[in-house]
Amino acid sequence: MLACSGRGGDTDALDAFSGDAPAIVVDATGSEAVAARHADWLARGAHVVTASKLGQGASLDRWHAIQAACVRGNTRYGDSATVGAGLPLLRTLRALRDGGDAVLAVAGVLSGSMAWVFGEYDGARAFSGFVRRALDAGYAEPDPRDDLSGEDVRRKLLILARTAGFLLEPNQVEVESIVPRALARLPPHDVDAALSQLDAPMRDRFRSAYRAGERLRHVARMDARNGRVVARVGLESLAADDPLATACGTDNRIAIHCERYDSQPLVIQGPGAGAGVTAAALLDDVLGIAQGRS
Ligand SMILES: NC(=O)C1=CN([C@@H]2O[C@H](COP(=O)(O)OP(=O)(O)OC[C@H]3O[C@@H](n4cnc5c(N)ncnc54)[C@H](OP(=O)(O)O)[C@@H]3O)[C@@H](O)[C@H]2O)C=CC1
Ligand SMILES: N[C@@H](CC=O)C(=O)O
Repeated sequence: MLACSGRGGDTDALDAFSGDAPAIVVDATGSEAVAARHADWLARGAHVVTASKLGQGASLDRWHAIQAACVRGNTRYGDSATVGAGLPLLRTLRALRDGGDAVLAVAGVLSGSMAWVFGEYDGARAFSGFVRRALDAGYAEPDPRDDLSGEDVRRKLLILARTAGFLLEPNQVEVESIVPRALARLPPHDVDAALSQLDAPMRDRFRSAYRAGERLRHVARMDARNGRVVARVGLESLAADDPLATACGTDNRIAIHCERYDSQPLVIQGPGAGAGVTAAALLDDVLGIAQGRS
């Protein structure tokens, strides 16, 4: 049985799930109510394949519950789509650790929508117009404030860090939001009409970066090299030739520093948002589970 979540799907069928036949639940929503059920489904014998970061990227308690439920239910959790929209990031971290390596730091652009917006934004046209285009293209979260506030990348960095062995709580990631307070307070249906609140502050930041010969990029960093873990997400003004400033489109670009690759990190780059790559990642995880791939 394959149960797909979505309003037209059949999530409630999982309440009646008997465990007699193998099931794979695919969560392609951004719904907290659906993510809250992942551990229960796993414990009851249904595999879960998810694009939602609200499972493993939420509280540490939920992370532990999902890991424990996989053991209890002898089930698997397909999470390839959650970070990098299917780029081989999580599987690389797991392979490095399985081979005895230790991850020391990760740094990079983890938001496809913010990569696209800041790659295209020219300081002349309205910033809000680029956010709307990222929404229309399917790169942004259903509520674009999740991207602009850094919350979506906080979740991705938590998933990366936890997969790398650093069991961080959400409040251990320092996040800089670029959402003005008045915009942050609005109900979701009022957000689109108020996106222009971003325009003046972003134009000012763009201009001061540009005058310094720099580029604005949305960056995530986690570093455990100095005895404690420091994790941060936010807008950075980078030299124009900085490797994190030169990727284009929706590209995510992540440098992994580990014992094997420290001064010259392992770099993974590629499209990090969009329906095509995300659907391919979900399908790959479903097939991997169905075929018993490790
Ligand atoms: N867009 C991308 O590039 C990527 C997205 N993701 C993740 O994928 C998920 C979906 O993102 P995206 O496709 O962009 O968002 P969309 O808003 O386009 O799609 C979300 C879908 O989920 C449905 N849905 C929402 N809540 C529920 C619920 N409680 N029960 C059943 N169905 C529900 C929505 O239905 P309705 O329309 O009726 O509200 C809609 O069909 C998010 O978790 C996102 O973080 C991950 C990687 C990349
Ligand atoms: N909104 C996200 C989509 C993928 O997770 C992003 O911009 O990267």
